[in-house]
Amino acid sequence: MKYSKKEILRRIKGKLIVSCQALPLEPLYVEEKSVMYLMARAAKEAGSPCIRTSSVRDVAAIKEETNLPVIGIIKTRYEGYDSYITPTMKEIDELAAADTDIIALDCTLRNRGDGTTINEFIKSIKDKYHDMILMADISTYEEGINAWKCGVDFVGTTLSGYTDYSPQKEEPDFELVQKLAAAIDIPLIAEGKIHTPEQAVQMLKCGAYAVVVGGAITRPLEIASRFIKAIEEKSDE
Ligand SMILES: CC(=O)N[C@H](C=O)[C@@H](O)[C@H](O)[C@H](O)COP(=O)(O)O
Repeated sequence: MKYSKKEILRRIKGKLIVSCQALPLEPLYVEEKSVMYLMARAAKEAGSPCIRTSSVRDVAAIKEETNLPVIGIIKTRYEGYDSYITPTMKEIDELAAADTDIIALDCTLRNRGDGTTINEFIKSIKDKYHDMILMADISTYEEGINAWKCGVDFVGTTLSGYTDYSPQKEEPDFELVQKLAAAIDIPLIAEGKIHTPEQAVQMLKCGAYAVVVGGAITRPLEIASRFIKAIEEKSDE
């Protein structure tokens, strides 16, 4: 079952979307079967209305477990492509076949190995899948505006801090959220480096339609490391 855009908008407005992801080599990645559905179960029990996840395997397992709308991505690297979040039509086709409710993709203006622009790629997706709901993962204001003009459904600040020309900060990019939310007439999703409940609330105050939190909830290695780093820095004083 797939949710309509109207229903998704109703459900996620002002809410927390939990990103449940584990790639190969991460501690919670299990080769034999997806275990991310357990993280999604916890997120649902806490009241989250929507899950973001990576891989067809985890999209399927999480949809089955939770019945919630799912934002799906496939992370993969190709020669010549700077983007690694759903970079080509192959990943779009796989996510579409898995009934992914929203597909998120890298909409930065960086190199695409096949020489197409991101605008051409978005157009070819829309031509092929008329009703597919698209979330543009961007790193700057200019990229967000460009994606909005290309007709995506949501813009997410996912990649701020992850391109070499966006602000390299530990903190989430409040400024980008505030500026973009005021400029576009589609939902702006705040995502990336949101580590505390206060930061999530602040993002909504900055104009975000919804907030995505991943690592601070679902990556125990990241969470434990943050505690250990803080303790070590304290004991150095
Ligand atoms: C940059 C990149 O590849 N971001 C990925 C996109 O899906 C995920 O690894 C992040 O966990 C997600 O964006 C949520 O962000 P955070 O984990 O900071 O709350």
